[in-house]
Amino acid sequence: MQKRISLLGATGSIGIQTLDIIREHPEHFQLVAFSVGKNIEVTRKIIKEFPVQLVSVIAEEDARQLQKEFSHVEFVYGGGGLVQVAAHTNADVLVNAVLGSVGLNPTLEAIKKGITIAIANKETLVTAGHLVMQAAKEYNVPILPVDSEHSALFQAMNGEKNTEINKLIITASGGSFRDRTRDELKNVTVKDALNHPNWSMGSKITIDSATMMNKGLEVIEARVLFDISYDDIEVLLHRESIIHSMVEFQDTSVIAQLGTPDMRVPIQYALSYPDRLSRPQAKRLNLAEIGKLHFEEMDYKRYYALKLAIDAGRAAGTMTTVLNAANEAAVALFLQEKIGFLTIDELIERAMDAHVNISSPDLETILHVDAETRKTVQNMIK
Ligand SMILES: NC(=O)C1=CN([C@@H]2O[C@H](COP(=O)(O)OP(=O)(O)OC[C@H]3O[C@@H](n4cnc5c(N)ncnc54)[C@H](OP(=O)(O)O)[C@@H]3O)[C@@H](O)[C@H]2O)C=CC1
Ligand SMILES: CC(=O)[C@@H](O)[C@H](O)COP(=O)(O)O
Ligand SMILES: [Mn+2]
Repeated sequence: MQKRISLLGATGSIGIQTLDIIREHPEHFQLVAFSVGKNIEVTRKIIKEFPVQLVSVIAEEDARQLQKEFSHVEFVYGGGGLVQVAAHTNADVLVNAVLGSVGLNPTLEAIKKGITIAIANKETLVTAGHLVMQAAKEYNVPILPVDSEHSALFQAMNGEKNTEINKLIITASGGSFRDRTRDELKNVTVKDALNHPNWSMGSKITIDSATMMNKGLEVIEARVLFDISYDDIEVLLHRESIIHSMVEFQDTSVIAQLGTPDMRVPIQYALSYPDRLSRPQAKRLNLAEIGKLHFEEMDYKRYYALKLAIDAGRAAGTMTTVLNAANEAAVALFLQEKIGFLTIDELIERAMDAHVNISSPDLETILHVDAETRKTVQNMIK
């Protein structure tokens, strides 16, 4: 059966690779709706290639302009537009590959429509994972991981019960600065930070990878998706990004998922699940050629952002919302060259210290705390 796909963030790194998978398997997948941010040139190309019904952009004027050019497509815009695309009634699966907590509302609305969620947008699970998982349970909607580590964990678990699991082992490449000490990070540039050793990704996640906040967000994402306690989640440095993550079971068996670093593999698995489709185009893993794989214990002082994330995860409530919003704001400031690299961690810690945690927050509280935290971070640098 052909699955109909709606896609948030079609012009981004994950979005473009999702389109590759849809293009490679026209008999299995059809794009029916998508959202973009500001990249209107690429939007035009996608519309010309894929027969979509609905497109969302950020700005109303872009929607008006595109409507003049493509009368057979409906254009919407803003936060409401994202929700319309996500909850498009003709879609079977939503691929959420938008950047940031702006993905939360559309995800919840898609779940209410019974649409399966393939989630790359980890900020949504960090800011309000409890709301997403509650809604998924209520509407009996599968939440399928796209993030490479979570796809690996999902594949390694293969439906086994949580009670049979000793721990999850999430691998981390170490990011752009893995061979530098913390002292050597004071004056690093944006260009240096964007130079990830193994993956080609969007700017924000590449910076998260360099601070190790990406792994922190992923620990929280794993807790949310798999309902495993923080005590049973380990982070292991693994420079090659060949083992994407592992599960240790109670009989001490460890099951890992391996592959060359290519996001199209987990994207395709989320789309084809529970089936697997072939990918003749993909580079196959040749371990003899690689020779050695390396592993090191995590240093939480060197990678302080990971400690902050786990602290926030353990505190739960609105603390993970603060962590995520402060991180989004601080990384944007670093990318605009308004703050130094180490100031990212500093701003997040100050935002967390200033916050009075609220347990079991509802959507309105989450959105309020998210907005307030962004303002707090802006005020900190004035
Ligand atoms: N890249 C990767 O390999 C991986 C990414 N992820 C996660 O997937 C998500 C996307 O990452 P990635 O593809 O790298 O990011 P990119 O920055 O490459 O792409 C982000 C996409 O979201 C759109 N967008 C950004 N801000 C907004 C907004 N406020 N409203 C509407 N649309 C917006 C962008 O539009 P436009 O460009 O048109 O402005 C673009 O389409 C993130 O949550 C990331 O953590 C997870 C695992 C791996
Ligand atoms: C491809 C992917 O899933 C990224 O989240 C990746 O994990 C980043 O690599 P590190 O955070 O391990 O550097
Ligand atoms: Mn990842």
